[in-house]
Amino acid sequence: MVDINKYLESQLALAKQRCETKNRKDDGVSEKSRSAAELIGKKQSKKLGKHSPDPVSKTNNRENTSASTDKDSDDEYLPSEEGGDDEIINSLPSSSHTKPNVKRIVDDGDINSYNERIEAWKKNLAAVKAGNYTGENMTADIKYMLEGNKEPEALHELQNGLCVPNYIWKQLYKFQRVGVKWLWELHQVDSGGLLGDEMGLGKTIQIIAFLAGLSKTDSGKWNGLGPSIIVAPATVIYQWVSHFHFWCPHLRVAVLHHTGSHVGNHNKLIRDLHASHGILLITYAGVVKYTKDLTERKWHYVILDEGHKIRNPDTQVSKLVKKFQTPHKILITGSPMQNSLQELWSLFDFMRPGLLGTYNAFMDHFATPITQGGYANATEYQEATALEIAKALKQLITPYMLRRTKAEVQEHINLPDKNEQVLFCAITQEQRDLYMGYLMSNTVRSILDKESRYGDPIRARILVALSTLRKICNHPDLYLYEAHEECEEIDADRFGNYRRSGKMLVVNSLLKIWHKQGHRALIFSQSRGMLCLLEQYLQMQGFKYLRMDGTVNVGQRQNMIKTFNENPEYTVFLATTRVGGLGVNLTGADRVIIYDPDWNPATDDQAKERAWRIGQMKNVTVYRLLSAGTIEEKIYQRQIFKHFLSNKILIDPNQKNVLTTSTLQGLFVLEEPNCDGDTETASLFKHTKINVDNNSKTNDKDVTASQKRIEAMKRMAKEISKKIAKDTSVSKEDETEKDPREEYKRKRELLLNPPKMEVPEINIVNDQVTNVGFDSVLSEIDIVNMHTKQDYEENLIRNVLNSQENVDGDEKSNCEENDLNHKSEGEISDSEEINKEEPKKEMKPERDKIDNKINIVKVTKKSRKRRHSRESEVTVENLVAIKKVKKKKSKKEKEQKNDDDYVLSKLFAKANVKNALQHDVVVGLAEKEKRYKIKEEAVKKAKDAVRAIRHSSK
Ligand SMILES: Nc1ncnc2c1ncn2[C@@H]1O[C@H](COP(=O)(O)OP(=O)(O)OP(=O)(O)O)[C@@H](O)[C@H]1O
Repeated sequence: MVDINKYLESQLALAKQRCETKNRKDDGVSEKSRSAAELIGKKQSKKLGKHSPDPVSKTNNRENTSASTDKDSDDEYLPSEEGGDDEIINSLPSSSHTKPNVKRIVDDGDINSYNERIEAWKKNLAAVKAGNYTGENMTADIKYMLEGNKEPEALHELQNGLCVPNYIWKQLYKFQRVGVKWLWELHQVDSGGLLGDEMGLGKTIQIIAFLAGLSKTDSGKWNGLGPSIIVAPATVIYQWVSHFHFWCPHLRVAVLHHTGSHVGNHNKLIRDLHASHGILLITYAGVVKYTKDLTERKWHYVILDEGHKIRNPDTQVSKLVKKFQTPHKILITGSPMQNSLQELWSLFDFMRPGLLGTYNAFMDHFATPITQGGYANATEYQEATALEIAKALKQLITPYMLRRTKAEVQEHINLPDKNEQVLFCAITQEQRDLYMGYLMSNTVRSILDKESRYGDPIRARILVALSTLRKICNHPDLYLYEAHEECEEIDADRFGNYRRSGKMLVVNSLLKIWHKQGHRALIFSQSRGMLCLLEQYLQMQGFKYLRMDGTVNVGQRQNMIKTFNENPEYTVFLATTRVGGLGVNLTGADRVIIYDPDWNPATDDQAKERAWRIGQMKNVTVYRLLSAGTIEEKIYQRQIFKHFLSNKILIDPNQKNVLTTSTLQGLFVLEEPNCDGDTETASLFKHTKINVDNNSKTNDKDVTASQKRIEAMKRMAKEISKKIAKDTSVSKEDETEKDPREEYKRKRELLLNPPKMEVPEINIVNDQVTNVGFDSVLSEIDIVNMHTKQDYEENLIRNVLNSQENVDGDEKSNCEENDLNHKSEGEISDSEEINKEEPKKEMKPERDKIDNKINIVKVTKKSRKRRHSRESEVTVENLVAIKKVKKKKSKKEKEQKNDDDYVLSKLFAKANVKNALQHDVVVGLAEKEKRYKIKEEAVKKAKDAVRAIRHSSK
């Protein structure tokens, strides 16, 4: 007899199977995509089983070994602590014609070549004096003399005796002189410090000027400058050599690396250099390799360039650099804190050990309370405590950290403008097919399956899967190549074709327009594989380019950079973000493309700053490319989130392995644009969106960036005001009957103390993913804006609140917008006057960002009256108005706006760009500080915390 239960169960199983097969067939994914996904899934499983179970630990291990062989292209897409910028020996050669035939920079490792250099320099000095200098091997002192100055040997003496050569001192910017003085002050109290000026402000020059000063100051234990070590990423090692040779030719500077000029035993070089009080340049990997020989000697100065490389206190290199026995440790970085306060602790533990107590004490008494106070759902007490502790921390570190931003020193350096935009590029049909195919593969299913047979943690699988998705976003062949390498012949004609990648289509349009406009570009990608495809594209299109990645010999990198900067025939410089994006000067380019985003925003920020720095003469435009709806959007949101929460939300070590399935599901989707045609991120940050009207091709010059920005700001203000309106139960009719003063008080109260919005707890997983719902970012920004009473957003909110009360319907408000946008110059200068009467210092930097376009003006009663009498249709009732300031723009500024607007309109029309956001505005909003009430208890807690860490370091 048939067991009915068993029969039913088997039928049920069959039905389920049929249903699954049917669903799979109906999902619109092609057979090719499905089989590629399965094949790749199998390969990845095999790889994961065979090697380390966790590719992140593999990535971190890279730092623990000396010379890395970074061959696995998967690694390039994974979050990483270390730049991995050392050269890759025996790897793929890049195509030969990209390598310029340039002379190498020779360091002073070989004593004979050092002596020859010194002799040549002295001859040149004599030749300048005699008037027959040929112009070869220019140095700063020669330049100084050629400018009509005499006695380059003369010294400028600082207080307490540091003697900096006059020819250097006079060529320093004012803020750089402050930097040198600060270094001298630290020196006198036997302390280390962190020079944290923004990228491109000349930290190298400040250090060299200071060391040159020490070398001319005959005092102290070493009778001037003692033997010193500078640790730097491989790519910038020779940049240091060339800067030293230019600014301070008398010092001996040797590179301890296999590309250096010394021959023989490394220990001999260390010994010789130590004896001659020279400067030893070495990579981070080199410190690990030669630790014993380096740390057994006493050094005068130990300087870490791009010192954020030791931000993880647990890595081997972080531990080793702390072994150097000298109080004079300087850390240089333009990104002192990238993710958390833990990083700050690690940096200070190197150059000022004990200042922040032990790690545990610091985490308990500083990091944790600040973290807690940073959560959006923190209590008032937690917020106040966080503020007080943050203040105490700032006070502790301020004497030992010097940081100036470009905005702060702009009046000295006069940098040209920078315009930075995020372009959301539509993926191609093929990419969509592959993306969906992979999302539906067993690999992704097993990750999302709560009861996965692979068990927990599944972090390694997640990271591999995410990097696979990123490959598809970059180009289908980066993904297909892996699947097809064994079983199919590659179609050489089709391979890497730019038309098969949405972002490459955009690159194609950008490069062609820029070529016509005479711009030169830097293109950064995370992966060497992608660089190969871009290189192939450049070759086919006939662009002259240079390419720099880990395969390029360290000794050649500086020359390659020099060639690009000096030879305008090269229109594109291709580089991996980790090799070409750190420390180098690429001011020959004025356009930058960040082809794919890094999990860590600081990596992308570093890359884009290669062009926008001292020495740049043209306006710079940066485009960050994101594949719309894909993992890349999530990465960008994560970047913004980090920017936003930088000082408040920190990594909680206990939550490192927390990855909720809901987070994962959010990552493994392909979002479709919403009904407005916006991508997810564009709708989150709507207010920063740049609208380019496709119909405006003929008159795109008329649609100025300033109008667009004003509209964007107004949209944002409206959105925020809607939120506020939702939270108040008072109807409009009721409002009009109320006493206007009461009404103003109520609104003000609402703005300053908005109703709490629930924001989920934040889990940050080791620089990779977070389970916070990103829609909460917007509400968080709103809260910040509402708290920030002196901010322009508040003014905007007020304006909109007021105008909404007084203007019925969109039509009328449109009239108002138009009206506000088309004020006459006379009225604008009125407003400016009023503005001058009530300067708001804190607003300045923010305002500067949007200054060319919008000015917010507090309108006094008197001026309001005047306005009413002149322009009766202006219905702004009280307090604020928005003005477009028709500030006279320089010709250059106008040209850039027109150029960029033109490029954008072309991209929207032709090249599959879905949305564009103004990156600065997104980050600017995100970086706004909350204002807290100071509470007595919080102050006490902060004092206790300081006492606790002092006690801990004893
Ligand atoms: N006083 C100066 N006179 C002439 N050139 C200068 C001066 N200061 C800086 N520069 C130039 O500015 C550029 C940037 O300097 P530098 O590389 O030292 O910046 P940085 O702050 O170390 O940047 P990063 O953080 O990106 O490494 C270099 O080309 C340098 O030569």
